[in-house]
Amino acid sequence: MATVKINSNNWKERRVNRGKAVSGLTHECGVFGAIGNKAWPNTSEIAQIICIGLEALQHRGQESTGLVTSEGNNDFHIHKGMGLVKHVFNNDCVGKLRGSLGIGHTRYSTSAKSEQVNCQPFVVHSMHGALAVAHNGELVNAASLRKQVLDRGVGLSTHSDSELITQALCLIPPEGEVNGPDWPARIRHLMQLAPLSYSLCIMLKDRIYAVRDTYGNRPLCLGKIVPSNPEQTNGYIEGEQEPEGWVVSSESCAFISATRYVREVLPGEILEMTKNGVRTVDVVPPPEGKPLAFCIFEYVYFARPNSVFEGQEVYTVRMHCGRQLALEHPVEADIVGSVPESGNAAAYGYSKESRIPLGELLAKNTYVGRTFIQPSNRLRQLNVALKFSPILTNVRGKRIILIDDSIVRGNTVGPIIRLLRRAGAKEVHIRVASPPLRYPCYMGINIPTREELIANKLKDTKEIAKKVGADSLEYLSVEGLVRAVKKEINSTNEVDGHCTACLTGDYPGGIPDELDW
Ligand SMILES: O=P(O)(O)OC[C@H]1O[C@H](OP(=O)(O)OP(=O)(O)O)[C@H](O)[C@@H]1O
Ligand SMILES: NC(=O)CC[C@H](N)C(=O)O
Ligand code: SF4
Ligand SMILES: [Mg+2]
Repeated sequence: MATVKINSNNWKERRVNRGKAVSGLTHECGVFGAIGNKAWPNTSEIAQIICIGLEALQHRGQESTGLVTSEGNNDFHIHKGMGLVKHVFNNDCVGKLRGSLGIGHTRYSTSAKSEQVNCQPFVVHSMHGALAVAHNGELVNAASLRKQVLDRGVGLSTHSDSELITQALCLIPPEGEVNGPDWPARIRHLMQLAPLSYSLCIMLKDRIYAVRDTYGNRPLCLGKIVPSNPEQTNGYIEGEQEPEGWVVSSESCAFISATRYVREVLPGEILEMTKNGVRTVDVVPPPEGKPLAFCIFEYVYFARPNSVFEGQEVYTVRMHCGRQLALEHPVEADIVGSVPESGNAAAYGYSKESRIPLGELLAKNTYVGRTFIQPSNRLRQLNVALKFSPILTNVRGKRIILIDDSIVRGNTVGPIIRLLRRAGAKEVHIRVASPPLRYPCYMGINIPTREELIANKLKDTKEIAKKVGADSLEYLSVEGLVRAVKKEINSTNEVDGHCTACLTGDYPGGIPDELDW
């Protein structure tokens, strides 16, 4: 198992500036792009389609959001702000975002503070017109790339790695350009300069490039805008009709209403979307034959259960994780239940495999938003009590198996066990549908510091069980998780491969020298 090198202070400083949370892994970002077909100006309500997409991607980032549209010229329309999509956009401002193409973003900060100046998409004016970029991910070599870009005489206005990408795209590629800007060559150049990690929507006045890093670390998929027909029951024409346009999104759960899923953008693919359709410009392989490294935590926790990756629905994978967990760690009990909501599918799988009945143990108050930083343990526990209430019918006098998708700091599971015991539970056995989190993520996910991760502080599961007050506590193995992920994989990629670095310390592309934790 690789050990994480302690190096410069660079990363520590960057982590201080990230968004903070009291439980869980804070999410990544969401990107969404849309372009109308054929006749422009397009009547397909591009800004509205992007807004709907961004709301469906809200779980990936709640700090800020933004949308940029183009009417086919370089005067982009821009609206960005701090907060949720529904707060930042209203009918009035969406109406003003005219255009036949556009890109949008929901942000959870990983590099540079959660402030208005760092809201995405970033827009710059290059020698060849305006350029907007929406980015999900985090550049592992941001510090050295920043230096390279600054060395070329380019000024940067923020500390954001996403602005850095935008500026790096303005660099003329080493082979030069013959007839004006060669955007695919610039994108390939960026891919050489920055190996990990990104899914990008890059918008020019008349086209969008959708790009995934060569490891396929962050997700991205393609969809189409279906023709509308008010006479049809659902208002849209289904079937083989020519689409009215194309959309690209971090997750397929955002293809609702007028849009439908088509396929995944491949790792390393540069997809060009214009009014004439969609074409693959290139598929760049990972460096030195390195394996693909799609973030396995998209399956465990980040993505919505109805999103599709590698040809399979996330819900199915979570269910298989639960089944596998039951095989690896059986225990006698009266009822299986979940910590809603990411634990739901795994609890269903555990119940199916173990044949122990499934029941709801906790009612979740959906009106309690994110758990904000609380200064004391007492207040953190209060937060959990506000979020979850035990369902007495299923809890009182029962031996319970409680499934959660992950334990990060242990701030959720401990107080829940206390709630269940107070409600009369006889035994509480915790089963976690992913392996212990022990290492940091440098690819767009905010993993707490070493000291905060409970599986790092306490190496033995018995100690963790004692600490959180469980009768027993067991985790899914890394092999078990990978098996569950690969069970029904139906990928269009010839090979698949997953990043498990936060579980194993085995980083795609190795541990960059600039890192510290
Ligand atoms: O050990 P901790 O630091 O407390 O974090 C772990 C918890 O955080 C997440 O839930 P969250 O409430 O964020 O989201 P969910 O509703 O999707 O499960 C995760 O599903 C665990 O329940
Ligand atoms: N979570 C993300 O994907 C963040 C994207 C980018 N690194 C930012 O901080 O804005
Ligand atoms: S380190 Fe973990 S969270 Fe980060 S990309 Fe890899 S699997 Fe995902
Ligand atoms: Mg949870």
